[in-house]
Amino acid sequence: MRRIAAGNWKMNGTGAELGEIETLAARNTDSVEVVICPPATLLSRAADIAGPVLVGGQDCHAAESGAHTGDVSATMLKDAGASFVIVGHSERRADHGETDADIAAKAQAGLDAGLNVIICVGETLDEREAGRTLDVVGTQLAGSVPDSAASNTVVIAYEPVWAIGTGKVPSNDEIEEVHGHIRQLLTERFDTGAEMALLYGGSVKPSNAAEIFAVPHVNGALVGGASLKASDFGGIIDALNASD
Ligand SMILES: O=C(CO)COP(=O)(O)O
Repeated sequence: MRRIAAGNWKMNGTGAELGEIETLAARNTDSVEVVICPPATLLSRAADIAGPVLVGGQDCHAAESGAHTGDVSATMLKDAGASFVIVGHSERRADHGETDADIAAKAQAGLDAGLNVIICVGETLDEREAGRTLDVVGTQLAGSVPDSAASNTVVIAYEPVWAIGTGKVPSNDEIEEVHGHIRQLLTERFDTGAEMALLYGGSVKPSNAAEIFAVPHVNGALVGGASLKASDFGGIIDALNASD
């Protein structure tokens, strides 16, 4: 099973922050894949200094090239040195109205470009309180993950929207319930579904990472705020390395 610590810098970071990646590059990443997804403007510089740390994009367009002002294609991310791309983050779904079908097309573009693709799913607070979490996540998974997905190229990130940037984290039982459900759906649909890495994301910190990594079917984390500082992200990487 792959184990992955991925940092999503979101719209944060200029050249002044590249030192954080340089610090991470000096780390022993042992048996886990460490990925930093900086803004697209920093990708090629990040890739140049990242050493064993991998870099990824935060989104891509579904098309390879064309008249799409302001967008970046998966081929361009790959060319800039990326080996991963995140698609379907809840901030993209909310801010840009991305649908499951859009996300599946972006994911396929990432796969076609030879990237590893992290596909995000997760419920809002209203959906959780209405008891719809498993339905919502199941529907997103069915619509956002392309049929060509396999465990060596696709990673699923469960990010409850209400846990992102809030300091609120689901209980271990709640994480286990959703990850177990995702695992079951992936196993039913894909030959390699039992081996697809499942990341938890939402207010992961060095202080709660070990507990989260001990939850069944959690194979790593997608980290926002705490990935901006190499010392915090390093603590999360250490916790993943120390988990079974
Ligand atoms: O959205 C996230 C990662 O993609 C999580 O963000 P935080 O770790 O800041 O809650």
